[in-house]
Amino acid sequence: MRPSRVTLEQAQELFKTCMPVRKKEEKRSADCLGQILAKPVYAAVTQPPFPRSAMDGFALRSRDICRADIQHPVTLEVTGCVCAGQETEFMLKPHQAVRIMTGAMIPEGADCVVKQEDAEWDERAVRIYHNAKPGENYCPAGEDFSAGDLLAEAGTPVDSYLLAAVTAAGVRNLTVYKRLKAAVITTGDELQNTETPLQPGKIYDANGIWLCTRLREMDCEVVRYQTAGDDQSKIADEIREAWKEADLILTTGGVSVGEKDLLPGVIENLTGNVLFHGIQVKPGMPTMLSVVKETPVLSLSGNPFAVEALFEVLAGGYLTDMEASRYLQKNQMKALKQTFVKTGEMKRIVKGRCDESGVYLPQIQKNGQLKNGIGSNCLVIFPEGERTYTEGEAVRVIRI
Ligand SMILES: Nc1nc2c(c(=O)[nH]1)N[C@H]1C(S)=C(S)[C@@H](COP(=O)(O)OP(=O)(O)OC[C@H]3O[C@@H](n4cnc5c(N)ncnc54)[C@H](O)[C@@H]3O)O[C@H]1N2
Ligand code: MOO
Repeated sequence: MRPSRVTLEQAQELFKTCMPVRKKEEKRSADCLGQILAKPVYAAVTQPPFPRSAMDGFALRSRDICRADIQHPVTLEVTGCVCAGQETEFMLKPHQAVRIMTGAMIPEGADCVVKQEDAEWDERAVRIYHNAKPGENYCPAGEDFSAGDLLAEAGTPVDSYLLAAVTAAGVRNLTVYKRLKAAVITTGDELQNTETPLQPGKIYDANGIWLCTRLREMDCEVVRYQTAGDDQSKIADEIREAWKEADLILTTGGVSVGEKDLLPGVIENLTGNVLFHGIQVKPGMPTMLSVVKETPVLSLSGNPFAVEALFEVLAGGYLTDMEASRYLQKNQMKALKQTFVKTGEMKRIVKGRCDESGVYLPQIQKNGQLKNGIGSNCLVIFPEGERTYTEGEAVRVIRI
């Protein structure tokens, strides 16, 4: 028997419960770009590993030049030169200085570096025209972090900044969540790909490209993308193929009550377990979730905005649970920038554009429209009931 329509919140919970536990993998850090840390990362080495100079100049003892100024320069003996990458065993004695380059190891005994613009020198001696404080241009070992320090918590996305820090910290491998593998099957005899001129009665497949690219933006791997027409056995074959490698199968279209709404029958023939078929929300009311051979199949209704909105609130919500701050669907309250007439009794999701000052919603929003999605950056969820929301009124916004 067909289960009754669930609420949006129930659908979100059911979606999470049927998703497989995220697997972890350990691999070379440079190959983890875009993935989410599954374990915290600790520094293997101290950074910088040695006290180093921040300037090209002279390493010396600050007390030797405490009286130096432009009229009374202090002359020190130059005992050698250290460049970046060299190890130094110099031990600085009073009234000695070492020529030093930026990034080079500061010798024992020196507590500051005077930049060369404040000095005159030859191979043997240096004249210093300014005094310097202890620690000036001196970067102590561990100024950034020490071996054993926590660099990043589990849940942090791996980006170029994290990779720079962990590489400097001598961390070769990271443990990250494996990318979720998803398969996309669009259905409908009206669908055509863009390789050929549009035939009568046909439209181009917008849902397929949207799902594939949004999944990739969410760091999932799209292992398969096919259009199956309105052919029951082809749709079933596609689902069977997708089982082999996908953690999640997404279908679009064919979930309503028409002659060609084939998905419920296909799922039944595959002896799938239907968790819900129908959500008390617009758009996406006929959305169906089933589990076929342990693989969740989220069957989104065909209207492009139904696909977008329900994918965001169901799959996006699931990714939120992985602590991936990047995907956090920050539920915020924002002020409407203009009046919005909310029609229909059911809970309603609309797309909008928000900034610090509030949220703007195009008044005309049909579920089949695509153009008004360009530049949108949020969804607004209106509660049940028909009414006019006035300018300045706070509404629930989900950043996408
Ligand atoms: N008698 C009834 N008719 C309908 C009901 C109902 O309750 N009783 N529900 C309506 C609602 S609400 C929706 S939503 C749609 C959903 O139907 P399906 O999920 O079966 O979707 P389709 O009919 O296959 O497609 C709907 C619409 O979207 C276009 N479409 C489909 N796939 C794509 C694609 N890949 N790219 C771009 N556009 C696509 C399709 O051509 C249709 O125009 O049913 C209502 N009907
Ligand atoms: O639920 Mo349908 O997606 O309203 O248009």
